[in-house]
Amino acid sequence: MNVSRVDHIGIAVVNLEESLKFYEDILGITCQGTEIVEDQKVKVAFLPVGDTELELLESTTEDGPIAKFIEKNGGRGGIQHVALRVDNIEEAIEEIKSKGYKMIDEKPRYGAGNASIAFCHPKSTHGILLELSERK
Ligand SMILES: C[C@@H](C(=O)O)C(=O)SCCNC(=O)CCNC(=O)[C@H](O)C(C)(C)COP(=O)(O)OP(=O)(O)OC[C@H]1O[C@@H](n2cnc3c(N)ncnc32)[C@H](O)[C@@H]1OP(=O)(O)O
Ligand SMILES: [Co+2]
Repeated sequence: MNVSRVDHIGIAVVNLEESLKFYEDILGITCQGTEIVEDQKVKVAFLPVGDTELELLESTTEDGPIAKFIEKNGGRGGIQHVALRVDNIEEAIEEIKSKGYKMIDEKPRYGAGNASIAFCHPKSTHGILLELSERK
């Protein structure tokens, strides 16, 4: 499995527009657009920071993973996951499973920006929600 970089840091936010204002102000950049990823029940915005990105995530439903994260975090947002860039998501999933670690996703799923993604279970990562992301 070849991990080339931190693809993004996933930050759960209660209100995307509000949070965007802060990050655009301090980073001095303008977000290039948002995307709704139905499968994950999120609306996301990416903000480039050096060779990685901040991914701001707002829940589109009451029961999605981001809504749950915020609920469990006392109604506040926070760092919800870290994503690593891999060159082959299928190989990465197979390698992790073959080593006996737990994947949330055993098959790649659609990720923002047309990435192929899969999440490793926090049980296996000792407490971090780790996303693997292959970009075309
Ligand atoms: C758009 C896309 C993209 O980049 O392209 C995205 O990022 S989508 C980003 C949003 N989508 C996702 O996060 C999809 C993957 N996430 C999930 O399937 C879920 O959030 C789980 C990670 C399974 C957690 O679900 P849920 O909270 O319902 O289960 P649970 O309460 O039983 O939690 C299971 C264990 O994981 C821990 N846990 C839960 N969320 C966690 C997080 N964000 N970071 C670290 N640990 C976490 C809990 O404390 C618990 O550990 P203990 O039992 O020790 O207390
Ligand atoms: Co992500």
